[in-house]
Amino acid sequence: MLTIRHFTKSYKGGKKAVDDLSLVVERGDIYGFIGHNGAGKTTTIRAVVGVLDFEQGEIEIDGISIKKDPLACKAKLAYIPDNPDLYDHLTGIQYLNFIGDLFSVSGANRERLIGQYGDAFQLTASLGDLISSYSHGMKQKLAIISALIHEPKLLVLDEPFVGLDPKAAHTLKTIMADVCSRGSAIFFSTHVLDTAEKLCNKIAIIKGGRLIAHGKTEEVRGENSLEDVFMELIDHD
Ligand SMILES: Nc1ncnc2c1ncn2[C@@H]1O[C@H](COP(=O)(O)OP(=O)(O)OP(=O)(O)O)[C@@H](O)[C@H]1O
Repeated sequence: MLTIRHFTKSYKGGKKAVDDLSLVVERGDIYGFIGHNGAGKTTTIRAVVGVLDFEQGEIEIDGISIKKDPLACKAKLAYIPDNPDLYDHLTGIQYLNFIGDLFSVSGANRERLIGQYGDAFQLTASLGDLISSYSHGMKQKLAIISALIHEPKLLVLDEPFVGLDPKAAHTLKTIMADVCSRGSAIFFSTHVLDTAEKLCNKIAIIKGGRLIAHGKTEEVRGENSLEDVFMELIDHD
């Protein structure tokens, strides 16, 4: 579903933010991407979703190159940045309909999915209100619902749990497991190691722009907790 080969990115005048990163996310994977602040997670994610150009390597979504055919790739994926920038002058439901139109979601599917996810995140009653009146967590929930209503094959999330209350975080974890059990794939960054360990079937750890461990969660973690492995690798590798 997502193949990254030898991805390398430098910003102007800087050293390599990500250096020769390769990994594969398959159908049904919940793939956690962890690393210290400044490790290169957002850089990788932004390149994967086609909003950041890069000089070396190849990224494919469902076999299609993000460089050669970004529009075809974007039709297959949904991306929620760490700080989603929504249209404040729209109401929640107007925004969801705007996204629904963009991705040609049928009326019946739109109604069903907005109802299902709106209720799950307890946002239904606020969908008629202006986004400018939403709290940070409500905006985050709306962004998540907007990503889910077009049933993407690949969901890419940058720090999705930040700003969510415990109930909403639990709802999101349940939904992530559910969409992957139905054949989609999720690639997401997080600093919440406990959640990553419980939720993800695969984990990648990035340090200073280089991938230092990746694979099945139980293999990356071995006999230890993910937190122990992470600390060990970050401190000594
Ligand atoms: N627009 C930019 N211009 C120059 N350097 C940048 C830019 N964006 C990121 N960097 C640098 O690239 C490196 C990787 O940053 P990135 O945002 O990908 O890290 P991250 O793993 O997402 O960090 P965090 O956990 O803090 O969000 C850092 O050294 C950062 O300073």
